[in-house]
Amino acid sequence: MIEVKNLTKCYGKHLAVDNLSFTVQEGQIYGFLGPNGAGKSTTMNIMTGYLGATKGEVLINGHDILKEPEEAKSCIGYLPEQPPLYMEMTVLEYLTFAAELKKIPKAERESQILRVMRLTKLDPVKERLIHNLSKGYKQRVGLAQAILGFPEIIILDEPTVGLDPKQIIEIRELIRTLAKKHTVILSSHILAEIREVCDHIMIIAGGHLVASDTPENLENLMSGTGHVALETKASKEQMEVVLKSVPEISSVKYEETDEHTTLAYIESKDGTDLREKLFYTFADARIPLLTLRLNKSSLEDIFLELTQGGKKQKEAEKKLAGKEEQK
Ligand SMILES: Nc1ncnc2c1ncn2[C@@H]1O[C@H](COP(=O)(O)OP(=O)(O)OP(=O)(O)O)[C@@H](O)[C@H]1O
Repeated sequence: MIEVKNLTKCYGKHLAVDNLSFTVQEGQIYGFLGPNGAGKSTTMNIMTGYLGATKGEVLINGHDILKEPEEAKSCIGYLPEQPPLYMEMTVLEYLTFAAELKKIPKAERESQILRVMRLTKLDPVKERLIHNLSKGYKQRVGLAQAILGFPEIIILDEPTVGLDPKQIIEIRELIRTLAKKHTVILSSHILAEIREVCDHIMIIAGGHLVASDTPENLENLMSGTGHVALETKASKEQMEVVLKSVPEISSVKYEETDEHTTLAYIESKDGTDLREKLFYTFADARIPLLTLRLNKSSLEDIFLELTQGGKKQKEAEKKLAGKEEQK
């Protein structure tokens, strides 16, 4: 289990991570999602002890990453954004070196390296210099060193960046295989990537955690971002009169169509589904409905809204802070 408490990191005057708190439970795949510069790498570097925090603490299975670095680090395998590869070593030499650094007992080294190479499909290139490998293979070498020692927690910073589609699929499969026995945390700025493999998504923007939930719950989280689409043969002015009588509405956008109908996109104040209410209101006004549909926000919409620093981001941060306080 990882506990991150009130983590803050300043680079000079620049606040890269701002009071971040979250918990990572065992046995799941966590996705750290955020636009470029959101603070993902900084947070991962602090969690793995590569970088000191300005404030806050990180506990790995109860061990403080700063005060008990050996105990804490022994639980983690890390693939940083730029894997620390030695280009003049062969794959086998490098993994042997990494196994020594990780203090894997001598008797287990060879068998572990073989297992890891099989998992990451590095067998065919084990005698080649890392320098001469393709980007995809270099990434696999980085992954292999992260997996060596089979630590409980595996942290991967943008593991598929720069890879071709086939390599991306292979790495995803590998992550799923690893997740059967390990807790995996990976970062990406690509939503599809995170949605594809993660059980839990943490959205980070401007150094803040703005949402943390399962993909399904996230889709419901910002229920207020859904809207009702409604279409009638009435004019915009007639529809305005009817809709003014519904106090739960927060905003309406109108669109007049070529078929001489009017479309209204209606948002409610507290995110409730207004379809029934609107059905009866228009029936009372004797205006037949041609369309009445609830358009739920997609994860893409939510991600964009939550990471653009607007009102919705602030609301989500507040909601999340409230949830954390209740725990
Ligand atoms: N060593 C540094 N010195 C100064 N500023 C830094 C340093 N490292 C990162 N930053 C800044 O801190 C912010 C967070 O950077 P970070 O690399 O953690 O973001 P990220 O979410 O991982 O983005 P990316 O996906 O682009 O790597 C950015 O504004 C970045 O420019």
